[in-house]
Amino acid sequence: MSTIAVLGAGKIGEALLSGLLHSGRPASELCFTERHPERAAELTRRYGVESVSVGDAAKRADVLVVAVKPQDIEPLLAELAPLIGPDSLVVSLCAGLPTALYERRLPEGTPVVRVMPNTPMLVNEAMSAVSAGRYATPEHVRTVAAVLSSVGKVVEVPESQQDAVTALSGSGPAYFFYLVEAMIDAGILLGLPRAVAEQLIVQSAVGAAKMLADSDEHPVILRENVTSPAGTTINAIRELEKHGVRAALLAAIEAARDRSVELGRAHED
Ligand SMILES: NC(=O)C1=CN([C@@H]2O[C@H](COP(=O)(O)OP(=O)(O)OC[C@H]3O[C@@H](n4cnc5c(N)ncnc54)[C@H](OP(=O)(O)O)[C@@H]3O)[C@@H](O)[C@H]2O)C=CC1
Ligand SMILES: O=C(O)[C@@H]1CCC=N1
Repeated sequence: MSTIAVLGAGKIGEALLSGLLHSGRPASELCFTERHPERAAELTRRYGVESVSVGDAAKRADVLVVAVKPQDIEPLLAELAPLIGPDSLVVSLCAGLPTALYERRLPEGTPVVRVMPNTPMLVNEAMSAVSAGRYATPEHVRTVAAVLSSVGKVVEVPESQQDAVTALSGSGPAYFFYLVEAMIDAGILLGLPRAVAEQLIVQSAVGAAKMLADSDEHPVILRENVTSPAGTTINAIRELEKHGVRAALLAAIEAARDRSVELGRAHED
């Protein structure tokens, strides 16, 4: 079993640690680095995983998972470059950052796999997309996919699609949370107690997600099955169309894709 080091245990780094532990990986096969000692101590207390220096992470781990904000990548790669061993596999979770950036900054030939995961890793329901860098072999990709499949589903995509993936499934959970939040507000508007509105919407979301995952029906059919002739749902759909919700989603996801491209461009030499 490989040892995995998470470099930058913030939101997604913690989700990965938590998901891997939850899937049965022992804490002794994990470690992480963090900038803030209080945050590091809190994570060790919560998960029993050791906080280490970047140097120790590079020595101890076969898989180095970079999970810092794209804006923080340069100092981390500068620190990592002289420490990295010939057998290290680098995995980037960072939005927008191309594998070529890592390949330029790290020793020649370092294998890099770019991944776009999402936070449902916390409940072993992540959607992760993986792409091989120039020096990553199919075996490297299989290693990374095996780790990620213990915390959710994995798909391999060409790296050219990663900005779109980032906008769709990387950020995707936020759109669903936003929708749920707005629907709970609607319940409040209609006079329901908040706790009741929350329960109604969260369980409806869980049920709808399960139907989407388990049935062979297209989402359009699932929606049509709810929409009775001259009933309530069609009145709501008319308002959604009138307010351009579909167009808003297309524009929103396009804007997220554009930001991912921009984050990568910020590191062009
Ligand atoms: N959140 C998400 O849903 C997803 C995030 N990602 C990607 O994951 C990366 C992290 O995102 P997210 O977890 O949201 O961000 P966070 O800011 O929550 O996590 C990054 C963590 O890394 C720390 N850090 C920064 N530099 C270093 C360093 N040199 N050594 C050790 N720790 C360091 C940060 O400290 P400090 O607090 O001081 O900044 C922070 O705690 C991003 O690149 C993002 O694009 C990908 C998919 C989903
Ligand atoms: O918002 C972000 O930039 C990160 C990447 C995908 C999800 N969260």
